[in-house]
Amino acid sequence: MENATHGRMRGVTIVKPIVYGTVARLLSEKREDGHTHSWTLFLQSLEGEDMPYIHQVEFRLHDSYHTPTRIVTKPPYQVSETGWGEFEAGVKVIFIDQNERPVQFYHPIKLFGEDPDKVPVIYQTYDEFVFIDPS
Ligand SMILES: O=C(Nc1ccc(C(=O)N2CC(c3nccs3)C2)s1)[C@@H]1CCCN1
Repeated sequence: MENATHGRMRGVTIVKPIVYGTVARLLSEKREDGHTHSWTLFLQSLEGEDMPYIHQVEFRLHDSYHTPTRIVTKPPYQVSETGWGEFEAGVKVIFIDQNERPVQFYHPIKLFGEDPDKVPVIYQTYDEFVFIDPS
């Protein structure tokens, strides 16, 4: 039943903790194309629970990658590639609820850690989706 506020829950704020980032590993063999690492750019909920409120996640890689915009429509929301260097990747999260504007942010593809003994190189950011007066 639609409530009196045109479908929105006035005064309600829903907070969904998330984590996004990269995991990178050195490739075991030298490659003709000069690629030195494999990496995965991911977005997940903090506790690993489902995120049924997401329609799709667009990962925007450096233009030198084939098909630099990777659209993922079901979990796990991640993209895995190989490469030789670090760059900023874009992430655009589009929600099921079309009243919610997409969320866009950037995250470095980080291959090189401070401590060479720490493998894989994990570089992640804790954040949250905040839905105010959700539908
Ligand atoms: O490294 C950097 N930018 C990078 C962009 C893309 C990179 C990469 O790794 N790859 C492109 C992909 C391809 N392979 C074959 C054809 S395209 C493998 S690296 C900057 C430069 C200074 C500091 N960081």
